[in-house]
Amino acid sequence: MFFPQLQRLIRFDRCRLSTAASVSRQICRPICILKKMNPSQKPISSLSGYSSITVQKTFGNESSAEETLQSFGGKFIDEKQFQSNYELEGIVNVASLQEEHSFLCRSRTGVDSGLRSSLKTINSFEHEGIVDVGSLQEEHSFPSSFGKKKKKKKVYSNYVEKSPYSNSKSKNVVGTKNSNCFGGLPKVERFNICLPQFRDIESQEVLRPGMLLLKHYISLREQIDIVNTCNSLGEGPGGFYRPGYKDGAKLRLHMMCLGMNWDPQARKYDKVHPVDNCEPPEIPLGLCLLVQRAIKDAHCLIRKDSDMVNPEDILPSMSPNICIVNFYSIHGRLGLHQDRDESKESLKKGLPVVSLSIGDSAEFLYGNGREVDLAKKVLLESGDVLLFGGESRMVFHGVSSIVPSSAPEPLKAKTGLRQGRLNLTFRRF
Ligand SMILES: O=C(O)CCC(=O)C(=O)O
Ligand SMILES: [Fe+2]
Repeated sequence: MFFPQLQRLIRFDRCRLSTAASVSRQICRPICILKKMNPSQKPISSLSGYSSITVQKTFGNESSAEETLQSFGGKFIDEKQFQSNYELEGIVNVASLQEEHSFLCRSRTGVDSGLRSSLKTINSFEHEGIVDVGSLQEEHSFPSSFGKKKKKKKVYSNYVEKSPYSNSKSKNVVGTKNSNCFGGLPKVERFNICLPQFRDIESQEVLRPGMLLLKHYISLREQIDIVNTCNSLGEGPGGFYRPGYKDGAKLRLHMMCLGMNWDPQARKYDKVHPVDNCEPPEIPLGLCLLVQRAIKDAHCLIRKDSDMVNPEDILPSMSPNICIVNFYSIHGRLGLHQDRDESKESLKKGLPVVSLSIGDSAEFLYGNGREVDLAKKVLLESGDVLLFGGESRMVFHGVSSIVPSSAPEPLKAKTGLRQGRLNLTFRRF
């Protein structure tokens, strides 16, 4: 799906999508059916699990007419076009979503019934302009309680308390306020049949104004998709290479750029890759959506954390057009630096850098200057998302070390990811 040879197919489908949507709109309300994906296909997060969208005309003879639109989450439609042409004004096959997701949706809030919550979820995605099937499928987005503050620390744990995925910290006790239908019965600690792992979102943290850490934000399935996608792209034109500095020293990582190429020697962005002269691959749409979803969730966190009315003032929204993908072996590292080669406008606005960590954990340093001793340290684990924008946009940061053998076993088992850490930083030029 992200292979260059598929781009043509995807672009072709893009036309069909526009046509189908506009024709359908003239006649009737289209119903979009998200078709389940064949397991051999490897999607990217936002549309993960679905290989195509079908637009059906809903009544009369037209119901036989059907357009199947490939939608692999590659850059086949831009988001605006998707929203404005398509808008999902019909209902996304609620029955099948209900079947597959009602448990997940219900579980998330603990109160919604399946159909209502499926619809609610769809509506809210519609409202947000993001059709994030990955989230529907993947029990991923934070619930409305996300970001509520713990009293003492700036740490956010309500998700853990309310969510059925909160394996280790479940406070769901019979006879408490949490379960009023069993009032009066003796208190029984719930037993969790699953070990605490990826959904244990217990410490969403504001590290400093404009710098936030969303712990364990990316689901395992999404991490797998991202590794597979980066691996496929990394083998092709514009893929991974080991860059060097002007003095001939090599960076202690492998790098690949998406959208635009960043040249560490010249410290500037360019259209082509310095080694193979190829244009870098596009950023897959699914990744852009994931980034935007993370920014929205970071906004929730900011809102809960401070009395500021507008979280945009702390962390502006951003639609990425650059992604730098780094792979660190267990000996990899990156010195303290600022990300300052994006456009003046982007830097002036404080448009954030959004960083995804996958694989082995990293000790990440950040501070106001290059002095390692004065820098603060935070552990970035597989699935974590770090954002820095606004007044923290020019924060110094770097990776002091990689923690060997700390990657989730299932991630390694499913992808064959080498020992080391994959990091993707999204930016707007
Ligand atoms: O690997 C990381 O977490 C940081 C990467 C980074 O700072 C960069 O690519 O500019
Ligand atoms: Fe950086």
